[in-house]
Amino acid sequence: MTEGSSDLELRRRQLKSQQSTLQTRKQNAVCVRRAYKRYGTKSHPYVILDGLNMTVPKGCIYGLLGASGCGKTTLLNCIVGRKRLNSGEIWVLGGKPGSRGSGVPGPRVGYMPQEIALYGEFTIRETLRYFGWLSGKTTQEIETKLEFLVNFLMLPDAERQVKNLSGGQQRRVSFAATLVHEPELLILDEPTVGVDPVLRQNIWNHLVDITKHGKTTVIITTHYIDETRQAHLIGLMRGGYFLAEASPERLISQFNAESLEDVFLKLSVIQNMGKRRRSSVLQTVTDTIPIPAGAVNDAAVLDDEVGEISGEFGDNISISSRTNRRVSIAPEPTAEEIPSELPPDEDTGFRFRDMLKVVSFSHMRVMMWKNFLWMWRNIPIMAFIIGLPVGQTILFCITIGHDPKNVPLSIVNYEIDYPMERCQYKYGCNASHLSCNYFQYIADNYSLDLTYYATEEEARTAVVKGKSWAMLVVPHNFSDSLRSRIELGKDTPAWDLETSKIHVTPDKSNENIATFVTRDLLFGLESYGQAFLKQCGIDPKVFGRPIRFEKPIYGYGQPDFTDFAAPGFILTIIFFMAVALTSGAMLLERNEGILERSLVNGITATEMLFSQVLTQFVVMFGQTTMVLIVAFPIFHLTQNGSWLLLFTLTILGGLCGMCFGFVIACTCDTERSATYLALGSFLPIVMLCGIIWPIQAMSPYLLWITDFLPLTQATESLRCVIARGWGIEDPIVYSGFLSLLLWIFIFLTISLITLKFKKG
Ligand SMILES: Nc1ncnc2c1ncn2[C@@H]1O[C@H](COP(=O)(O)OP(=O)(O)OP(=O)(O)O)[C@@H](O)[C@H]1O
Repeated sequence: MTEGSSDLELRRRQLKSQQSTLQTRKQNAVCVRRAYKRYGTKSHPYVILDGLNMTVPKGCIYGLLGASGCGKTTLLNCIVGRKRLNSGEIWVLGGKPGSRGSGVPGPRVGYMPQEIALYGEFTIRETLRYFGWLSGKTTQEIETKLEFLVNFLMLPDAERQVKNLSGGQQRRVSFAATLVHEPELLILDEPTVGVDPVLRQNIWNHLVDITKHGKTTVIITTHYIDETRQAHLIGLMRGGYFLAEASPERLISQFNAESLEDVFLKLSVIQNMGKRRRSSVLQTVTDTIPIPAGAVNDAAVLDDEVGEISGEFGDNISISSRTNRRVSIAPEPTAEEIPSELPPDEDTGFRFRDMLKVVSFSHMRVMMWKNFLWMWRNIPIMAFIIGLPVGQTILFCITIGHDPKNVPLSIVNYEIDYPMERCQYKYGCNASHLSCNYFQYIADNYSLDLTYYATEEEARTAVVKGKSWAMLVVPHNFSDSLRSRIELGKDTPAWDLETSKIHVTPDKSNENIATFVTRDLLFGLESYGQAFLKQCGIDPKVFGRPIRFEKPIYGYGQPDFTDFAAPGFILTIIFFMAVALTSGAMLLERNEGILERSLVNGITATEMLFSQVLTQFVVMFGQTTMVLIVAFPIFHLTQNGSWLLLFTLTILGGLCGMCFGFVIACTCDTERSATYLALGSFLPIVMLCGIIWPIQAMSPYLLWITDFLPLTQATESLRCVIARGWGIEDPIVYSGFLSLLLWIFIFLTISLITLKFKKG
């Protein structure tokens, strides 16, 4: 153990709280001790909470005040278990947030975040139903509460969609969504922004009303400092800790101030003067304002050592840690009241088994209802999402893999004088100009567009200028030389051998077109030559290549690039559509704060992921069915195998993409970074997985990576199913299935772990 870490251990032991102290903390609604929270890195920390103590007794309204950016939202997020402290303790309703059985996050807490965090497409009624159902309320209970809330918060008609409401109305709906399930602890982050004074007063009256029986506790932040006069307690936050924590009346009277704003100002002045000049400043301030014992939290004005020293510090409303003068709010428990068992600590351990266990049927049902409702309200988007892969498949089928049409070639034929009117097809063995017969043959049987030129310069210029893909030059006595070559065989004179050749000068800047031109000229010559020999009564085989391709075992005579690319294309399109769909849906929820809100309501990461999987699965099922129908029955791509295997493998590819989408949504904080990651992974996957070029052409070192990627085995497997008709018993086929299943598992695990631990 290093010296630093043993020091830390010692310090932790010294700070370990007593049993009685813990019991006191458990009795409060919220109790925060020595909270330290920073953003940024260890070397460049941006400290937000710095030894903060907070005590919120049950049944009180606690006004959390502080300047913008001082860390109120961060503190609230830590209290509801959505962010984690770097050190310190938080107790909420007797347990630690996030611990098993604490009920926090969960229906015991109602959290209204600063942002609206609602589904714009839902009506007010649907919004309240969603949050009410999540918290276990029945539809009847929700309807009753809805009626009350609509009247009380002066909401418009419950059938209005949230996105069509004004900003202030949306905030009120957000507030209503927090109140609908009557939680024990209400945490409200600026609920009264944009609310008119009358309604603001009503809201405060309501808060007073619901807390008076001691069953509900409210923590509220606001920028209207003076509205918190109705709070039972106020915490004035500045510089990472509380300057004071007391009732508003007491603060005002103790500071001899006119308003709470005044109090805050005076405390800030004291704090600003800092440690060294503290005595003189305090002197100056207290000369004009009498500050009674216990009014100022000394942690705020003293140095850090003092603020951190005691585990007891802050168990009371305001306390001078040096003089130990207390004004106790939370009663100390008697010895009999202290149970031997402590509430559970926050459990940060990860167990996949536990993740899977935490799936509640009712939560899943509500989440699925929400997902489908969102889709229903966004029919144009959904039509686009389902139609896009179909459109792309149609485009693929009509654009990829076909032979180029009407490829222009320039011809200079010295066998015949220019212009070439006489260059016509003449039947028979004695045809004088075989070159004319050959050109006619290829023009009729291949998609070549032949143009005759008088000189080689002109023909070459056409190629140079891009008007033609090759220049063909036929020597003067081509036909005679060719005849001599066929008749004399090995005794053909060298001159005849030379002049029986057509000279081709291609433009090879486009590999595909050059290959097609070469293929058509060679195959055309061979076919024409054999036809000609037949007319001469000679066995056509004389002109054939000494190699014969028999009927293929798999596939057809002509290799087809469309058939080669189709399996990879289908998997890629379904995979990446699922990536876009899932990451988009999840980022939308996350960035608008809806995800956080649902998680605080008790939804688990597993439920959230699985509900997305089930919903998106329906979409993907539709996409896959349509893509396969378009590709095979409509565009007649080769399909010699099992439809079941083809369908299952494609669906698995989509599931895998969906899980990759979860990883993107969980790891990326913004839509932009998610887009970069999704786009950035698209081309590498397309290139490395053998989708546009065979993996057999890759370097053996690259194959190590390629083999492991999600779509490589799957593409090969799908190719074997549809082109060769192989079954699941074949190793190449089942390894495609296994590889996709493995990746689904890997992606899901990464997503679950990230969701669990990425609390900030
Ligand atoms: N995830 C984050 N990463 C880095 N800094 C953050 C993060 N979240 C908040 N901050 C910073 O921490 C500080 C406290 O933010 P917080 O939202 O808690 O303040 P606040 O008191 O609620 O402010 P306001 O009253 O304006 O809502 C701010 O300066 C903010 O920029």
